[in-house]
Amino acid sequence: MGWTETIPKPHAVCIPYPAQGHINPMLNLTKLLHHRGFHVTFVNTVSNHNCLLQSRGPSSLDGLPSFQFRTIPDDLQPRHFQDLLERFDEESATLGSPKVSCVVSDSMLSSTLNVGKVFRVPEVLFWTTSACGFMGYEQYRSLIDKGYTLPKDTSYLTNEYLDTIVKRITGMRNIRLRDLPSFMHSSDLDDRMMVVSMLEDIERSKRASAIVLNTFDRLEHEVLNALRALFPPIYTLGPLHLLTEQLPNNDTRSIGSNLLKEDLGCLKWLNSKPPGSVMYVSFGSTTKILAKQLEEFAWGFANSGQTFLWVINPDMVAGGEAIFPPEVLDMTGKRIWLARWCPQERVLNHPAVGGFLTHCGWNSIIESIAAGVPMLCWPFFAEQPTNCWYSCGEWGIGMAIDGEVKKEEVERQVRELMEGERGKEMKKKAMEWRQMAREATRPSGSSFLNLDEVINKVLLLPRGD
Ligand SMILES: O=c1ccn([C@@H]2O[C@H](COP(=O)(O)OP(=O)(O)O[C@H]3O[C@H](CO)[C@@H](O)[C@H](O)[C@H]3O)[C@@H](O)[C@H]2O)c(=O)[nH]1
Repeated sequence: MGWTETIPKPHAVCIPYPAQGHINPMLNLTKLLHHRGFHVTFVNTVSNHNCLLQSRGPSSLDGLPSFQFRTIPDDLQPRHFQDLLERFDEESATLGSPKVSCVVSDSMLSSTLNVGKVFRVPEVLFWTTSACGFMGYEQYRSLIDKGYTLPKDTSYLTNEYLDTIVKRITGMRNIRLRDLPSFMHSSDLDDRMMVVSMLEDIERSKRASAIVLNTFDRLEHEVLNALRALFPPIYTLGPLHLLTEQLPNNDTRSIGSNLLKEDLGCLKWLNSKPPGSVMYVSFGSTTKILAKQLEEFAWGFANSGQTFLWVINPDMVAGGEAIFPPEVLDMTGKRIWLARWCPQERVLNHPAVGGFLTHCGWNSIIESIAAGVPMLCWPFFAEQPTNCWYSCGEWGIGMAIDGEVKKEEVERQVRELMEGERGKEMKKKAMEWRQMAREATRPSGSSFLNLDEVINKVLLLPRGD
């Protein structure tokens, strides 16, 4: 046996926050590490593990010899994660499997940093937001210091207050309070808890060995430069799915992360539509809309005369099941396809898709950029308003639906995006960004090189025992 064969593989344990928008990019990063020679463990909560088995089949999480799935209980107590890492050390002694050598953890599970410290391994935090969203959260401390205290009740949340321009944030000239991550301007108790939790995550992030983001340098360079002055090394690796797409057609390709079963019929339906003629509509995995909003969107779509692929999952309507107005179905006939869940990246890259109505979750935006699809933006919460502000302003690829959803406005804006002059300009811009996203992920591109760098400079650092 040659000496190289006796050196154990580095072992990366990757733990996403247990929500779809966090699991997807973490799985992509995990596949990339596996391809670069790491033994990898992907950690799901028990519930999500079961959801995946249901949506993707009973053998979907069997993994590969050096790609394993493990679970921790749903309550996410850090001690479960510590127990898991201890078990890896025991297994290393008894079975000869590699000891954990580094951790990649979601920034919303930043308390894992304490566990990484116990095991004396490098730990990278993955902020699954945009860089601008990350910067928005970074501003929370200074906003509080400047007196933007959390409102006691909704009466404080006047338009005048929300339109206040927040000064002196690098890369965010003329940003309004309403465009910053939403938890700060909410009177809801859960949102207040989120503010506290974000303040903690920001502080802890300063202790990480490095931070990775699913974005690329040219898209957010100004904000990235400002963040780089405040945090440990930041590596931009996005769009991550463009990097995984380049992996050889090996066994990891079949490993997927959609918690709901994908409707593949929509792809066949798209095949029957002319290029650029379909608007794709999805509000991500956590958005809850009101029955009234669903109705206004539905009528707006119907009256616009355009064709739609709309993802409506069962629990999307707050306080009840999503019911699509039957009159609209009669009126639109073959012009609309309703899916419970779809393979979004494939949909966005389908030639028939000409526009995307999105809630501005970061994965949706970066996937839309990578596909060159302009957007109608209807941000909902968290850092979605910040993503919307950049998409519509700086990047020139989005149009925002402001205020209450009204069917007349939806109809007008859908037409403008799909057929109007503004839509054409946005499409042109979107195609330019698509090109830059592709350049960033080519072998000489910034994201491709950053992946090498974070591996070599951080993740391969020797364990300290
Ligand atoms: O039918 C669908 C709908 C969505 N997706 C995928 O699901 C993910 C959704 O992610 P995202 O667009 O980011 O939305 P959320 O699920 O709402 O994401 C949460 O996590 C994001 C990353 O931190 C944040 O930007 C958001 O604010 C937060 O709500 C994307 O990868 C989509 O491709 C599908 O595959 N099929």
